[in-house]
Amino acid sequence: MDEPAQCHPSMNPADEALVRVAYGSHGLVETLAGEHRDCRFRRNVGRPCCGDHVLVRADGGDAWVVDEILARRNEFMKADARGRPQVVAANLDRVLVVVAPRPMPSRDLLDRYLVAVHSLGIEPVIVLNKAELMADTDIDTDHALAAIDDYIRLGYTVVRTSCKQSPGVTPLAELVQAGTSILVGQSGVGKSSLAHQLLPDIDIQTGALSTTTGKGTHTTTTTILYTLPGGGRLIDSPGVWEYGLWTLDDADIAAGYPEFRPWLGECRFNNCRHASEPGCAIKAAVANGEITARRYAAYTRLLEQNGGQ
Ligand SMILES: Nc1nc2c(ncn2[C@@H]2O[C@H](COP(=O)(O)OP(=O)(O)OP(=O)(O)O)[C@@H](O)[C@H]2O)c(=O)[nH]1
Ligand SMILES: [Zn+2]
Repeated sequence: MDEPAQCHPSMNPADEALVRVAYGSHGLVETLAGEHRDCRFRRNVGRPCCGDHVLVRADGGDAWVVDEILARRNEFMKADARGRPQVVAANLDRVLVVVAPRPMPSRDLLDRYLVAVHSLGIEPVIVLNKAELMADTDIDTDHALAAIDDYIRLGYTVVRTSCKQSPGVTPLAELVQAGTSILVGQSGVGKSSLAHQLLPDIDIQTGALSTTTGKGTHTTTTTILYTLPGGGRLIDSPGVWEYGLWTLDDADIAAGYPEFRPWLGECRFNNCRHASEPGCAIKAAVANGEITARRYAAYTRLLEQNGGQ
């Protein structure tokens, strides 16, 4: 049936859709009926991101436009190429923080991710990829293992994977079957390799997205949402060396340290930042060895970066 070509967009019925790739002024969405559409983002609706639920309408001819972003459950931020914070994904159920024996895990970076995930109200999963390298004598596996053991002791879920050998990715594949998961972590830890293992049809999915825009989709520089065979969704995002906590206040940072929780509220001052204040219950727990000096030092570094002490 012919539609009037210059109909006002608001007169067209809206379809709900999921954003799979977002560029500046346009992106690729999948409607609830499973249709892929390249949509222009109406300037005044804000900036849609990967994982957004949006309303799309016909915009004359074959063109589509996003004219509403539905309320987000949560937002995951990252620095853009110029270091400015930007929302890269929304409506997440799970953050997969990938680490590997090589490149050597940066515990400060891992801590920062874990604090950020806690502030989203969802649980992180630490994925120790390249697990087969743990037997490699060229690598300081003691250091890598000690780092991971710290986090297991703190109660975090750790899943071991390998894209090259047993144990493979089966435990992770089971975990991501429901909801939307995002892969984050240092560059080179194997996020894209994991995405390839979890998504047997990744090239087909990427190809379909590129065909929709008529432009390439650069998997290493673009955040992309894929549909998993088991029903969940997986977002692969380019790696970072640094990760900031742009929107958190000091209390959010302390709350992101699970080992601090028994002592929060026990300090002499209600607004204690657990830095140089007297009567601090957290510092007392560090002195007693109940909180590790390493994690506490990382916490104070985060505070400093977050606005000084
Ligand atoms: N030995 C081993 N190497 C792996 C494994 N997984 C990935 N690699 C290798 O690690 C290197 C980096 O993998 P990528 O998947 O590109 O890493 P990435 O985290 O996506 O990196 P960015 O795109 O820079 O963020 C590649 O050479 C992979 O072949 C693994 O389980 N074991
Ligand atoms: Zn305190």
